[in-house]
Amino acid sequence: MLEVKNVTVSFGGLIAVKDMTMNVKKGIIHSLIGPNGAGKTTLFNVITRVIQPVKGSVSYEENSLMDLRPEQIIYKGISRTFQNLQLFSGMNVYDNILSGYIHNYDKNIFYLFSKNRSHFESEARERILEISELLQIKNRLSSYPASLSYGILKRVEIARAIVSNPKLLLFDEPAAGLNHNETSEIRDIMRLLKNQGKTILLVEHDMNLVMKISDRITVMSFGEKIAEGTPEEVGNNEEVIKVYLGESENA
Ligand SMILES: Nc1ncnc2c1ncn2[C@@H]1O[C@H](COP(=O)(O)OP(=O)(O)OP(=O)(O)O)[C@@H](O)[C@H]1O
Repeated sequence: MLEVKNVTVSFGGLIAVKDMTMNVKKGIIHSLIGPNGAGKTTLFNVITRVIQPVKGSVSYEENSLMDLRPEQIIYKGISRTFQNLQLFSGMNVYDNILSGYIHNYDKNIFYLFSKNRSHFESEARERILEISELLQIKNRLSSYPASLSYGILKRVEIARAIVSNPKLLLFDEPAAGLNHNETSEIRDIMRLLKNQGKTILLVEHDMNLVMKISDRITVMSFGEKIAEGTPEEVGNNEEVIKVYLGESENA
């Protein structure tokens, strides 16, 4: 479904990602893990078109993504969340989620001003209610981000990412900063989305979550892929164990 081929990224003299190849298959949860500085976020940013690689390509359902700008990937059915929440502080939860929905239409801005506008609004409202019910934030729709806990804000961000009904979801550290219960909630949400047929690429540090939820895991270290397989295969891989033990000894 998503194909990353021989991607290399350098920042000045530093090679952050080196000749990375990975394929994400349809309908699964695929995690990308590795110690700090391994190159995960850089690769994620190549996939989401924020960073241009010096070499290599990314394609989705056999169409190249290389000519797209970050805000255009949604038109291909791909959506993302951010490591540091990027919600609009001046908008309530409803409007924040709506900002993800509008993307479905802004290819044709005249639509918003046409007589179909009321149809758009009722369709959007229905979808936002459906999504907020699913994510249990229906009673927060009129709240502003500043009044909400971090765990709820993460769910609002997921709501905004899925309101446009994308097929591929890219989650950048969704559990970062969450407590145990909030992390379990995020895990349940990801399972729910997978059961609805979504494909998820997850960058995450919480190993417990990754091991429990992933169908497949790719491990990076110093910009390169060092292992790939099921959670069990990766968990038993000697090089992976060495890299993670090294990290905890250095911590
Ligand atoms: N904009 C940038 N300019 C220069 N160097 C960068 C930039 N972004 C990342 N790097 C470097 O590239 C390497 C890979 O960083 P990256 O953030 O992709 O790793 P990561 O695996 O996501 O780490 P973490 O788990 O800590 O988020 C690191 O050495 C980092 O310092």
